[in-house]
Amino acid sequence: MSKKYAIGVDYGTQSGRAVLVDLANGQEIADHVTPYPHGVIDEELPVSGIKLEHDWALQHPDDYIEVLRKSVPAVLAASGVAADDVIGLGIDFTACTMLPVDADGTPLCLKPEWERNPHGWVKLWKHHAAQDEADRLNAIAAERGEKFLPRYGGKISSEWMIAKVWQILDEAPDVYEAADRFTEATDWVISQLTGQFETGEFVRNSCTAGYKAIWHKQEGYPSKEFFAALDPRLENLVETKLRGDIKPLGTKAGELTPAMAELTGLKAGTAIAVGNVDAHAAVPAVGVVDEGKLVMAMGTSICHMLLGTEEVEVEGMCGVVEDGIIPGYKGYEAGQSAVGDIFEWFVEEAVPAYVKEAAEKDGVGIHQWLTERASAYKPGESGLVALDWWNGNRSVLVDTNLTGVVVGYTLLTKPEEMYRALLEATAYGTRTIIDAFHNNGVPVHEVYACGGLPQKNRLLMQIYADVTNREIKIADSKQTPAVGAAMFGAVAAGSAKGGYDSVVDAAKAMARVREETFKPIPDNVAVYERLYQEYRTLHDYFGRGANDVMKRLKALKDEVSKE
Ligand SMILES: Nc1ncnc2c1ncn2[C@@H]1O[C@H](COP(=O)(O)OP(=O)(O)O)[C@@H](O)[C@H]1O
Ligand SMILES: O=C(CO)[C@@H](O)[C@@H](O)COP(=O)(O)O
Repeated sequence: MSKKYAIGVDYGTQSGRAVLVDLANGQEIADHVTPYPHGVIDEELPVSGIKLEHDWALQHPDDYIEVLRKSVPAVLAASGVAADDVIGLGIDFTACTMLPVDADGTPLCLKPEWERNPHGWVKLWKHHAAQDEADRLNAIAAERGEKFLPRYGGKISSEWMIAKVWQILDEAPDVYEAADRFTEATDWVISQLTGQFETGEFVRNSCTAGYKAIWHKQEGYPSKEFFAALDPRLENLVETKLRGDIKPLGTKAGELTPAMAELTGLKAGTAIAVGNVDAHAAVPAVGVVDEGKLVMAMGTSICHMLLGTEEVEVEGMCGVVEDGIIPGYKGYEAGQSAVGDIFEWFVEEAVPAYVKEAAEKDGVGIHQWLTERASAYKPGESGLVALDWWNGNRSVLVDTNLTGVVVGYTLLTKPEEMYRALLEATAYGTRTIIDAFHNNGVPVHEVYACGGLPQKNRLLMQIYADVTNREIKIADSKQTPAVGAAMFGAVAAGSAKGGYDSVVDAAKAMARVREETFKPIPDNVAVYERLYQEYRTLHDYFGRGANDVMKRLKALKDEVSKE
């Protein structure tokens, strides 16, 4: 048999990237990035220019097809690999990134009658305008003693499917009515690749159904009574607009259609895996297929992934889902809604002109310029401590209405000290999550990191090792989720076609981490322990109701800006 390959397509927040992977050893033969032509739509709608309110974040569904149109042919061409030898394709996506579609699978925003309605568009994972619905959902679920709530750390996030669907119903009942289904973007792209709307079979993946739409392998979705208690119009949501065949990760969703073969340059009939989520796909790609090993997918945000054998309750976790990451295990997820995004905010909005000029003169990026100078400081030397809530708090407080804080500024504070304080704040956020798991029966013995940040910033990784007092292993790939997605593509194809029969087999052959690791430095660990205690005091004071100043300010801002 000739050498066999699979393609993984990773749909991030700003762009999508395809990677062509050698199935014998996981080597990435070629990769290609397609920036989304419309990026993140958070100010006004395309074409109509209709303004969006605060906390909205939308996307254009054709941007996802554009990635297939450009990046898949590009990796085929760059590698010189024949389409015949690409036996499978898998994708991973941000989540919950969801959209309303009609009975033909056409996104409502692509139809002239809905293109001017913001609710017709794709709601990106970081669309935070459904907090009201999330708060009501959590109150009703708690009051009814819903069994599902502990599985989600006690709170359902406004980032997830049901809150987003309910926001559509509340604010645009006509869009709700017109939607034949609400789908995760990952499932929608797979439906387009495999022609599901032509055959009438619509496949949802167990990962997003479980983590984002409150589905449970044994118990299914929440009851009709629960949905009716939210709003009588939602009573039949599950059988109507959430209907679809839920398939576990590692299964085949279908085969590439002739039309999609033409668009991508791949062969019609190529095996296509069920959709997956970015962070979840990354886990087997770093070789993690059993318990005790926490994987951090570090980029715009961080997702923390962990496997266990029992279903236990951990405050603020995003969820525990059977087969949600690796078949046979309970997959735990937690996260921070902004990490790289906070550093980007600082670089774009808060550095003085002299920093930009100096970085330009030195021929380096602003991140690098600040990092080089921040590296010269010892832990504690800046006198600063920050709360990492620039985009709310996902775990463990599950509250998108929390905002950022920096304590300790003086007239002598330098931009590089502020930057370092922000790097450290995100590490304290991660430590809070690790402690929540470790101290509640889901042990964390090893930590792995993948995503863009470990490649970009060594200081950041050393700080994470020091703050968590754990050695950190780094993925030997810039595109770990895409490699994971390719593994699932190889499993969809199966060993008879040159792929694998399980993701565990695929990980044994294909996963890679670097030799070099980041080890905690004892002197730093000791100082960070003291700083972390300060962080926890501020965290609990601002985050657990002692002082709701952040919420009052946000409410005032909304009130004043509506006048
Ligand atoms: N040198 C750097 N140090 C820290 N953060 C950086 C650096 N360069 C870029 N970033 C941040 O990395 C983030 C992008 O991470 P990446 O993993 O590439 O993207 P995504 O999360 O979309 O997959 C951006 O938020 C950006 O601010
Ligand atoms: O929430 C999830 C996964 O559950 C992510 O898709 C979301 O945080 C976005 O991840 P990125 O920061 O774009 O890698």
